[in-house]
Amino acid sequence: MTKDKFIQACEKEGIHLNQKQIEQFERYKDLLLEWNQKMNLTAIVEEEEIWEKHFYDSIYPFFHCSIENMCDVGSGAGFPGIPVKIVFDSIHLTIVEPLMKRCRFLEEVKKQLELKNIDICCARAEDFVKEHRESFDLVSARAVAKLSVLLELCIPLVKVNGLMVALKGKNGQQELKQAQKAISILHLNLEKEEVFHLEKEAVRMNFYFRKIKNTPVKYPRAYGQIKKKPLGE
Ligand SMILES: C[S@@+](CC[C@H](N)C(=O)[O-])C[C@H]1O[C@@H](n2cnc3c(N)ncnc32)[C@H](O)[C@@H]1O
Repeated sequence: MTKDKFIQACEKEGIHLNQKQIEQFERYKDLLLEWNQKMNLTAIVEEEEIWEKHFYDSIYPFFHCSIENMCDVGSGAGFPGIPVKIVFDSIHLTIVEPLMKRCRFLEEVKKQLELKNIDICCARAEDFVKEHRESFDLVSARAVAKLSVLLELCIPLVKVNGLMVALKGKNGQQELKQAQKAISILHLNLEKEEVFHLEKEAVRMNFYFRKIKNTPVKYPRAYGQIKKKPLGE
């Protein structure tokens, strides 16, 4: 996907990107490529792939969400959080990423793109939640863990009636099956599932979970336990 196709694809969804936003995306891409030479940020290094597999893939699930207060868990080099923040400038974004080097990169992105209302928290989700339980309208995560594990890490952060958006790939359905008990234990309603194809036919599967009741306080368990015995498996 070229930059122009990216702009057109957003336009088709009713999102008009202004000059400042386009420049922010370009600067972000350049920083990603520059810093990727010194540290492991992404395996995607072709410019057109960045527009498609990082930028478009990140914003697609949020075109029709109304967001005020979002937390992106395991953001890595900023996905999906930073592209969403560039497009929907008025949101408050919190990024939770445990790797210090990646957080340093994200701080530089925040500074150079002049992004306001972003907190970058260098922490694991299961620790961060101790101070931020049920604080966010929307929590997102892409490529962090399989769904049953991911839900236990993320759902305690979501407010009652809030949304968790899990960005998944071709194994999404299999992970969803495996996560059925976790979905029930964590009082979730699968409000929407969405399949879409990127240009090179990569399949994306996004799940939107509505939290209908408070999360039992015993969750999340310690990470070792979550990994060893994923919820409901
Ligand atoms: C494969 S990367 C994906 C990064 C980004 N979301 C993306 O899609 O490009 C997974 C990220 O999740 C982070 N991560 C792993 N376990 C985590 C946890 N328990 N809490 C928060 N982040 C975690 C890792 O540090 C890593 O940056």
